[in-house]
Amino acid sequence: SHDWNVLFPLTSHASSPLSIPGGTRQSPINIQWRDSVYDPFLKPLKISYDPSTCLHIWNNGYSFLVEFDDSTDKSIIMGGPLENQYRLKQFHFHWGAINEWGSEHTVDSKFYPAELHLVHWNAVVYPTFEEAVMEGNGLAVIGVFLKLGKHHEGLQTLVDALPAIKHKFDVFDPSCLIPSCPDYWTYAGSLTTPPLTESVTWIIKKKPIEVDENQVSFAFRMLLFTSDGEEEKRMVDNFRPLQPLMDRTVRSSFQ
Ligand SMILES: NS(=O)(=O)c1ccc(C(=O)NCc2cc(F)ccc2F)cc1
Ligand SMILES: [Zn+2]
Repeated sequence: SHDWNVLFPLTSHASSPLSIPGGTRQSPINIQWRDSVYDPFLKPLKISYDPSTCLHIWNNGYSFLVEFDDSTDKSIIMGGPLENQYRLKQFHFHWGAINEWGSEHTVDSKFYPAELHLVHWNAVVYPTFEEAVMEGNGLAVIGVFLKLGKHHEGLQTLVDALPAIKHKFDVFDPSCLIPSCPDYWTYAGSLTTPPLTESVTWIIKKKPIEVDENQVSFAFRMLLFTSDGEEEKRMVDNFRPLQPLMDRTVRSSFQ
């Protein structure tokens, strides 16, 4: 596993520096609902994923992620605050050791137990993901909060695959993890793990999805930061501390 704590000893949570020198658009942030500005020109987000582009699920040492075949425009998002269409590359989660915290973004300083990130890149303008990661309009990440409630069927498919972790999927449609309510906040931000590049248009859904206690606690908290043979370290609290808003406005697609 990547031991960023060696490189960034200051971090208390996910292995990434508390702040990045010269950073003006770092993520995550607290979304103060009453300070967000309704933008009537924001379009609805259009999401079209092809479940057959799903490749595999794996533990990359800071989360578990489900990767997609991003060699074509089969799974894309467009509209919303975006100028181009963006290709789905992977999704992953951030969570806490207990249900009191775990999300990266907060709403009115409230943490959710977990947060889903669906990572997309601007393949219209940039030839590779690696190049898009370095550009201000290179990435678009949809953030979805998870709150405790009823069982989530779609998530269970993932949870069932976790023990095997090096798991080949045949099909998985991640739109089942995105709430149908179209409302979202959007702001210019960054990756929340190294290299923390300021290349992300964040689209944070207003409505959380509901998952049950077991799905969050069992599933996410049985994963390990460590690899085979190393002294076990449970993979928990893999979220970065909140970053200063600085000279940014969070826009909302709803009134
Ligand atoms: N939590 S988040 O949604 O903000 C986030 C999304 C993607 C990545 C990522 O792809 N990292 C690996 C990576 C980074 C690069 F800069 C270049 C390649 C690469 F694979 C990191 C954080
Ligand atoms: Zn993330």
